[in-house]
Amino acid sequence: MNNLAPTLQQLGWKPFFQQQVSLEELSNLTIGRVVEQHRDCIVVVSPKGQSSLRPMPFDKIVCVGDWVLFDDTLRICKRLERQSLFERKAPGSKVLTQIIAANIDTVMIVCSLNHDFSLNRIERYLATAREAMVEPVVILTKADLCEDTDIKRQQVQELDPMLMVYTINALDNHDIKLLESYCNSGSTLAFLGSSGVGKSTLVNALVGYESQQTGEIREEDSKGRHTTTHRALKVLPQGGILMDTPGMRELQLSSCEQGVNETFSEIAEFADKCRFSDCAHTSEPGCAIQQAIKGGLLSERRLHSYQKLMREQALNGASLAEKRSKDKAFGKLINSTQNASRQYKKGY
Ligand SMILES: Nc1nc2c(ncn2[C@@H]2O[C@H](COP(=O)(O)OP(=O)(O)OP(=O)(O)O)[C@@H](O)[C@H]2O)c(=O)[nH]1
Ligand SMILES: [Zn+2]
Repeated sequence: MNNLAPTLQQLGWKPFFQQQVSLEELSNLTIGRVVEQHRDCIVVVSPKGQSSLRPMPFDKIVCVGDWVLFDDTLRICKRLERQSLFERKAPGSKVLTQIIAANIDTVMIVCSLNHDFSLNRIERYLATAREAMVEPVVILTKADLCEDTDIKRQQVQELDPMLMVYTINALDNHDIKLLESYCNSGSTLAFLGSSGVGKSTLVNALVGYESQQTGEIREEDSKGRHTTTHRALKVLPQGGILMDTPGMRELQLSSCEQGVNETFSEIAEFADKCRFSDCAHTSEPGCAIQQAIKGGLLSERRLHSYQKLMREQALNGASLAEKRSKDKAFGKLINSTQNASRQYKKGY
């Protein structure tokens, strides 16, 4: 790839985005993808190279991975609707969410097969991925240090028969090749997983030393030399795009009932068959969930994991809503955002 002028396809452009752009916009504006976000500028890469754009008013906030249209004065005119979005609770706040990364196609949920192995944690990540509308793939690392790799792999597969699950030694290049099909040109991927499970090892293996010198988007400095800078968005040698934003690593569940329900879809199906519609699935007569547990169709661990995640997300969601309705400052923020938006539309 020519790093100075990648094509839109190489940057991950898809029909979903194309549909949102009019012919007029296509001829007057430039399409770019956000690769970095700072307080005073937003860095995008487009087929014209790299540009620093002015930040936008509140209501059109952008994050890494977003697609934007900008004009010759480096003003963002439009942010395209996202295909997927990862959010998290803002640090130090129980109630505000922060947008982390947009338009990721595949998220690699990394968990090691040693003491870190936890089905509950994998379920939590699966729910987060589904809420973000991103396809999850599970990578179980440190297979070389594990005696019962196949049993653990099977346990993960049982969470979802359609899930792709890989057991690998992240230090073995042969194993890394298993993941290459996710790194094709135009696809955007990201890693999720707790500390020490092997995410950096995987990233380094996929990016490769050689390509770290050449694969990142380069820019020309004032002396005409190419300089390589760290980007949240890295281009892999196979053409894929790796979204390596630090915030991804501390993702937490916030208001993601849908993601949890999708991850535990069989529980909702059993619950539909309970005699009482408000069944708490404990000791009610005619409880289909308790029956499924007795019949070996559902594990108690899974029911408890589901209930725990539902409680957690309900708590986050409720406190968010409560906070918003009570907080006068939030009302003021909305007013000032609307004012800013009106001014923006007037062209100030
Ligand atoms: N034996 C073995 N060691 C591994 C494997 N994957 C990673 N490691 C080692 O585990 C340690 C932690 O790996 P990292 O890649 O730094 O883990 P990380 O997920 O990036 O951790 P953070 O940077 O804290 O988020 C390193 O010493 C790796 O060499 C594996 O599959 N097998
Ligand atoms: Zn029930």
